[in-house]
Amino acid sequence: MGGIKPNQTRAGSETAGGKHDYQPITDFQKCNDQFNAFYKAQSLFATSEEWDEMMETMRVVLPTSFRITGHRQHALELRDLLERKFVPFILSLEMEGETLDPPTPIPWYPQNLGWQFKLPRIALKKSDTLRQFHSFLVTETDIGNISRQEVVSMIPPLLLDVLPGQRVLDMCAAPGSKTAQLLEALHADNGQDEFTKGLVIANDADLKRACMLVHQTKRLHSPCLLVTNQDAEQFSHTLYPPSGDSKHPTPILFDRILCDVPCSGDGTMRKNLLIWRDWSIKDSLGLHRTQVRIAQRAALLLKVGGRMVYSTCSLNPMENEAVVAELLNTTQGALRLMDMSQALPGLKRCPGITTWKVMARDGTLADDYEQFATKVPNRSLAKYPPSLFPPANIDTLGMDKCLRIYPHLQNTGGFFVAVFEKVQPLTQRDLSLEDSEPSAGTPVETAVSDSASDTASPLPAKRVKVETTNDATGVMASPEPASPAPEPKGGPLQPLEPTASPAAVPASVAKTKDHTDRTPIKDQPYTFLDPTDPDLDRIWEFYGISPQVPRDLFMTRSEGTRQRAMYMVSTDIKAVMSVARNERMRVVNTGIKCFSRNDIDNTPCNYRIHAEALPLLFPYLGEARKVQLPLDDAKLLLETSGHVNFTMLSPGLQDQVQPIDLGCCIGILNVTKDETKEEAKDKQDGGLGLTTVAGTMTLPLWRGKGSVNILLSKQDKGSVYMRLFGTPIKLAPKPACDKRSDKQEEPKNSASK
Ligand SMILES: C[S@@+](CC[C@H](N)C(=O)[O-])C[C@H]1O[C@@H](n2cnc3c(N)ncnc32)[C@H](O)[C@@H]1O
Repeated sequence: MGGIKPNQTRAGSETAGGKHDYQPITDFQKCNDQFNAFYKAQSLFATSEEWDEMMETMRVVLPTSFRITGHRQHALELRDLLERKFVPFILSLEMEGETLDPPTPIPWYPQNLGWQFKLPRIALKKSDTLRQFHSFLVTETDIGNISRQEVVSMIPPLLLDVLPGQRVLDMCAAPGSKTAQLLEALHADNGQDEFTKGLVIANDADLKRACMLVHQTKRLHSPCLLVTNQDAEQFSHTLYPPSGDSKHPTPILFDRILCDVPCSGDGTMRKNLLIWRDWSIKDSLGLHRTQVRIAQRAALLLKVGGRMVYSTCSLNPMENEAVVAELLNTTQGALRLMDMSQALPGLKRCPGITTWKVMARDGTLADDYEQFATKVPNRSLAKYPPSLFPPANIDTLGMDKCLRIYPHLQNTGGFFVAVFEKVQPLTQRDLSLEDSEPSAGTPVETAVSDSASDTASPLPAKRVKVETTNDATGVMASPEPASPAPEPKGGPLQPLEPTASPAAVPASVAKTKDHTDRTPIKDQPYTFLDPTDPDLDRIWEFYGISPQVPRDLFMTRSEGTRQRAMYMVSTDIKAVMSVARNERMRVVNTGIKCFSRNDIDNTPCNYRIHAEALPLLFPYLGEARKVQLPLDDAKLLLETSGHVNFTMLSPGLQDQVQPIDLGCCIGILNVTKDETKEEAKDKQDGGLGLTTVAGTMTLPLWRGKGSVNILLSKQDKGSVYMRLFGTPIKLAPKPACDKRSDKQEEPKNSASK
């Protein structure tokens, strides 16, 4: 069977036998007639030369770009490594008589943490040192310290401008590269208030993709992340904090919301070559309504004074300006587009457009709905909502404030971004919202005709409940008597669809389809531990943990205590998680894995501490379980795939570990500039001499009966090793001591995964 090899992209067609007759995509196939016809009709550029320039750029392979992730010192260390070691080195290289382009920082990305480079793959394999650079990128990417991310996809989170302590919702978050940026911004004050303030809810309707997100964001070690699996169109607008008036609870609204909606993705054609073959106008037509509903839902969930970003990796105005215009018109003044012209200096962008043509599935083009209605058969007209077209008031909506990023402007993919501020509550004048939770306010019933709102809607005329949001915070409050809605400039008011959770929708009310992937979540649900739990007592005593660490923020997913692992969340996450009313939220993952229990009896505390928890907990740990770890010992422990006998350790480390009780301890590795000996030696061995992570690194260790073991996964060991010594790890064979009874008394490294 001839399978498709990784990295080999193929275009194909369905054959009679049902198998794909794959053709390799070659450069001259990078065209699509309908794409050309549609976009040429939009007259996006003043000259045909500029159109040609864009198309030429789209046919060229995208430069590689990445972001150094993490909100801690570590990200800056990696950046320094790039700037001080790799860049000058690559600059000094020649290949076939030509100098190489080194990686360059993206000019508008803060702190030089965004990078791109055009080194050909072959170059990366040609020289030993470039191989090291490649290996550095691969290792750090594997463990999540570097995130491969398209340059343009880095823009929306930057424009969202998340501040420490805020409540943030990422409505369509997977695979999570933007969520990672949001978390980094949330922790930009370097960890202060981590126990208390702020949350990022990262949601995706697709469970598998939500799980990918968990992996992607794991390295950020944030107790403030909650990953959920819901249809964003119906995302709970009634999440409650635990305290307050239980009859009239105040739901949580968000300071920042990102709507990076599902889209046709034609801005990513330089990377996803199959889009050249598969692009069809019907994708954009089909997505428009979902995009509008997700954006409307976000508007509802946003605080007054809050900010939301709508973005797509598509250039299609039906997915961009049409959605923005519909959102502004249906929320009638509650949202305004923000001017971002001064943000991200150096980023080249074009303004949003105010005229565009809509293309029907058969290729018919029209400027407006009336013209369209004369060209398209009546029976199929219902498939095209009027909101696809520029509304009559388009010139008053400030569409020039939207950002269109075309590929040729700075050699990137294509992207669209619009930034909104919520300036007024959404009132019953401008929003018809069904609320399924009567206690969130006393709903007023009003008749809404679907035919007025959405010609394509399959829903019958329905009665929906209307809620007012009439205080300055945008919080749902008791309704005022309804005032007649003024006719918006753009045409009749387009009410929002009913969007309550299926479980709570009254049978009489028709609802939109819920797109949540309902595959059961395999893991047990999280439950909070009782702060007086004896296991917590034992852990606190053993590690000398400061009383400043709140014990009520720990959760477990296991039923008994045997395999117990303990996860820690921020108080804001706890607030959302611990309210019974919020249980319908499908929680995929949250919290930092801090402690897990081993089956080892001869220790006062059989809970080990996890590497991912150390950045958060280390400052609060007592001295009793801390040992200074010399660099040579760290090297030996990293290179050994098992336990290292006491006798093989330096006398200094032996003196520290022998007197302490059996169990987990924390190795403190202080790397100073004096380690230059190691650098010099490394250079002799053909390495770059990268022993430059001056500062402190903390590593979890296990003090066994007669040996010490480092509690890191193989992958993590590789990364630490690379950062310390600049070369891939050379694993030594298991030492003889590994066969001894220590095996039974020490946890396996794999447990740290
Ligand atoms: C453009 S991608 C998001 C990319 C992501 N923001 C990032 O930066 O990694 C769109 C995502 O929306 C999800 N999605 C599609 N329909 C959805 C819906 N109705 N509700 C929530 N998520 C949805 C898809 O599963 C997909 O992961």
